[in-house]
Amino acid sequence: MSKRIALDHPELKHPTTKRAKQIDADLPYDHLVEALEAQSEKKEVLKVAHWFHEKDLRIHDNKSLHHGSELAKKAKKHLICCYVNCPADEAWHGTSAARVDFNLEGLALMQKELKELNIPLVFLHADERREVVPTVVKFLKENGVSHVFSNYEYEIDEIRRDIKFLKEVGDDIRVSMHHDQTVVEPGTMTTGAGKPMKVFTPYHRMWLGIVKDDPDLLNTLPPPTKNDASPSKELKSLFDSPVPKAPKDKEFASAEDKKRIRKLWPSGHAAGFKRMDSFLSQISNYAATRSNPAKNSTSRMSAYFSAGMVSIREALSKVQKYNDGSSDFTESGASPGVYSWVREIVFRELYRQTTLTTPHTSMNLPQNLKFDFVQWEDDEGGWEKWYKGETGEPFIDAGMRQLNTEAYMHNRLRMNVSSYLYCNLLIDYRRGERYFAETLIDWDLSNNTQGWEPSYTVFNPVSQAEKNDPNGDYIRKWVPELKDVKGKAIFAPYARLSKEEFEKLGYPKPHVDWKETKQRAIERFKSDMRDASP
Ligand SMILES: Cc1cc2nc3c(=O)[nH]c(=O)nc-3n(C[C@H](O)[C@H](O)[C@H](O)COP(=O)(O)OP(=O)(O)OC[C@H]3O[C@@H](n4cnc5c(N)ncnc54)[C@H](O)[C@@H]3O)c2cc1C
Repeated sequence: MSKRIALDHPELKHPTTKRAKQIDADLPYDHLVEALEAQSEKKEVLKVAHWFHEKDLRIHDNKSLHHGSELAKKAKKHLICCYVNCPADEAWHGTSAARVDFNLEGLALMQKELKELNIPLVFLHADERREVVPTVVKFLKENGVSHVFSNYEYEIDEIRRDIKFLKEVGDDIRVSMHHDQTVVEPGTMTTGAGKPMKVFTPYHRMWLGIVKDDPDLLNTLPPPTKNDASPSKELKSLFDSPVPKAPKDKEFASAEDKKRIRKLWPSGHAAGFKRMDSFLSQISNYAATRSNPAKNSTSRMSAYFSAGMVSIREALSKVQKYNDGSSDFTESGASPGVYSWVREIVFRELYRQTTLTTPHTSMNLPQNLKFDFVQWEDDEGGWEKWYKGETGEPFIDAGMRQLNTEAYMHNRLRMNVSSYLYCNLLIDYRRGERYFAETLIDWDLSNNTQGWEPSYTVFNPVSQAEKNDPNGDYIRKWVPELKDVKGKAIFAPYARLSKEEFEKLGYPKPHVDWKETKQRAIERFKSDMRDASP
């Protein structure tokens, strides 16, 4: 049904729902595991490599890097590292300029840290996505690597890339992969009927039980062991690999943008750790204030987790220390702040399990495939107002302006602006999902696609603002046209001020009537999905 969308927005192309179901029924991940298990033993270790991806950009507590290092140490061989810079991959995913810069800065820091350990980090280049695998294979073979390690990525393209990688290295190189992104391995939490769990509440309950009973899941691993001094000579050229530059289309729009974003989001493991420590000093306020965007009391760790600059085990082992050394993060075992923060981490864990076990969710299709049958509106005016933060709904506009300025948006706003786009404007939710990818510093396919999963819940931006931003401080900060509006008029100035008062503000009137469009959305969803058979 989405032909019109596919034509207008090629980046939103997706397979048919029938094809999606076939893919779900024959998990690419299972094929990857089979291919890994089918490898022949390779006893002789020549050189060991770790292949970094965009989600494990740290040398501390990096599972695959650690295991690679252990093998190299045992065999008294050298460890080398590589990373493939592929601008076409960033263009495909729509990665934001802020995120590209964050990653590149992080890679530069890692290269220095690794050099101190006599371990080279080599930047390879692939113009096209299909060149990534041959580029790495060529590099490994040319450098006499016998064993290569990398961490799993759970998105379908990345799983397919790794299957292709295994095929291309053949028997020449032994590949080992590790689960690094989560505390509990994705895919392993199943229902009584043996199916992967998809519903949050039972998943959360079971996850808390597993971690309480097995605190070792939070153990962290040390950085790799230093190579002996000889690789500096033998592999001299590998140490001179220049850090890639951002492609032209991923540069910041201005020097001012770059300065602001780098100040807000200093890259690297040390900066992430510092942020986590400072968050812990105020975690006791988290439960009470996390939904109030003006309080800014959430951790802002998402960018560090998405790029893997801080591991989730590192963060949770800090929380565990704070929790008197206990990994009991249940409501009765932890303070309200710790309980609620860990609960958010569990959403992140579930979403990785969903990406792995429902691969169509990383192919521009909703988890509930019926939503692909909804006929969306072409409201270009509404779209432009939405992304610029000029819809005339103060809470929505504040959220979008925060996003455009900080490359970040508070979770409460993400919920509201997404609902407003696909319910009140009836614009295909995938356009918003893509806009988030193109703008956020913390873009993460699993969290973003699950966050954008359409539903019948239509958020009311006025009551949401009244409840979560009761003094209107967040709105005043981001929508300066309204900074002098007093009382409850701040939440709905067009409806609550006189015509003259409103006109003086220089603020747009609402693009749509919320009540009418709520009704329109519910009717549209019902009628378009009634007979849908994905
Ligand atoms: C429409 C929509 C799109 C989103 N897109 C992204 C995205 O691209 N990247 C991203 O990391 N998060 C995304 N989220 C989830 C959430 O909004 C952010 O993780 C959170 O706002 C980050 O701020 P924080 O680090 O201060 O969070 P905290 O409140 O401090 O939470 C701690 C960590 O838990 C995880 N987390 C928190 N809330 C959620 C959630 N709802 N779902 C999954 N994990 C969560 C994050 O890793 C976060 O850093 C999205 C949510 C929605 C509704």
